[in-house]
Amino acid sequence: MNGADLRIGIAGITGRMGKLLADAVPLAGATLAGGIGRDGDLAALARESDVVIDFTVAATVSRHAGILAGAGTPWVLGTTGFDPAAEADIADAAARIPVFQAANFAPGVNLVIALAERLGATLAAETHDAEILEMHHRQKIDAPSGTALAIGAAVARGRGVDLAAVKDSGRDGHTGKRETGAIGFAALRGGQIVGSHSAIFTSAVEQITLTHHALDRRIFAEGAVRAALWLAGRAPGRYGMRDLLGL
Ligand SMILES: NC(=O)C1=CN([C@@H]2O[C@H](COP(=O)(O)OP(=O)(O)OC[C@H]3O[C@@H](n4cnc5c(N)ncnc54)[C@H](OP(=O)(O)O)[C@@H]3O)[C@@H](O)[C@H]2O)C=CC1
Ligand SMILES: O=C(O)C1=N[C@H](C(=O)O)C[C@H](O)C1
Repeated sequence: MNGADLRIGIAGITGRMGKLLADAVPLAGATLAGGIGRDGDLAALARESDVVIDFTVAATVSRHAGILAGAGTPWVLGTTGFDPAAEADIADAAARIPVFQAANFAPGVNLVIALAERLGATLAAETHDAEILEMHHRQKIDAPSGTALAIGAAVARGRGVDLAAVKDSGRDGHTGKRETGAIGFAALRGGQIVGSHSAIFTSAVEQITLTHHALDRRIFAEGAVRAALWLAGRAPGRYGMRDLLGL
């Protein structure tokens, strides 16, 4: 199917991302099938859409997984902050429909994620402490950001460990000394910062920092629409920016 024939529905169309997605769909040559805010009917939107792009809130993810899998409508999921139970529901949906999930649709930050995995694999956890720093606008409701967690997961993958086993988030008070092998997170909030992420590796003798600053949310909207065009017509399964970008 070419872009002009593809009908894209937007869950979260009244939000910061949803409004930009509504602009980005026709700019990419696709058709805006419609959109819903919190009171909208996702099942009805799914029936009118070849792909649904979803940027809402974490609490919707399990419900949306069931509705879109039931409707057989491919799902591009940009929402962050969901828990392991929702993660399992996304995996169940991916057995029935194609699901493209990304914490961040900016191509550049996905290169940072890929490099973070490589640094994690190359720099020993015993010598190089890994810390992830993120800063976002004052309206953001989840922390650490989905992207920060994706960077941390990449470092952990490179080190051959589970992030959950080594994650050190929200230090405050008498924390004790840093654990060797821990992956630390710090989240800053303020103003209208679109999204900044750094992965910082520090040893006794050197420091390596990978940084990405998103300067305009359109980078996420354009990436999500590109993902929708890429996803349409694929087999059920779980896809992400690594597949789209060939990383
Ligand atoms: N993957 C990526 O590249 C990016 C991901 N994000 C993520 O996308 C999500 C949305 O971000 P943003 O647009 O800034 O958020 P906003 O708060 O601006 O928008 C949230 C949207 O979700 C809707 N919504 C709120 N509650 C519910 C509900 N209970 N059920 C259904 N819909 C609901 C809102 O509808 P209403 O107006 O009716 O309340 C609104 O349309 C966040 O999780 C954010 O972290 C953001 C940027 C990039
Ligand atoms: O809420 C946001 O704004 C953003 N959320 C995503 C995240 O949690 O990583 C992506 C981006 O940083 C903007």
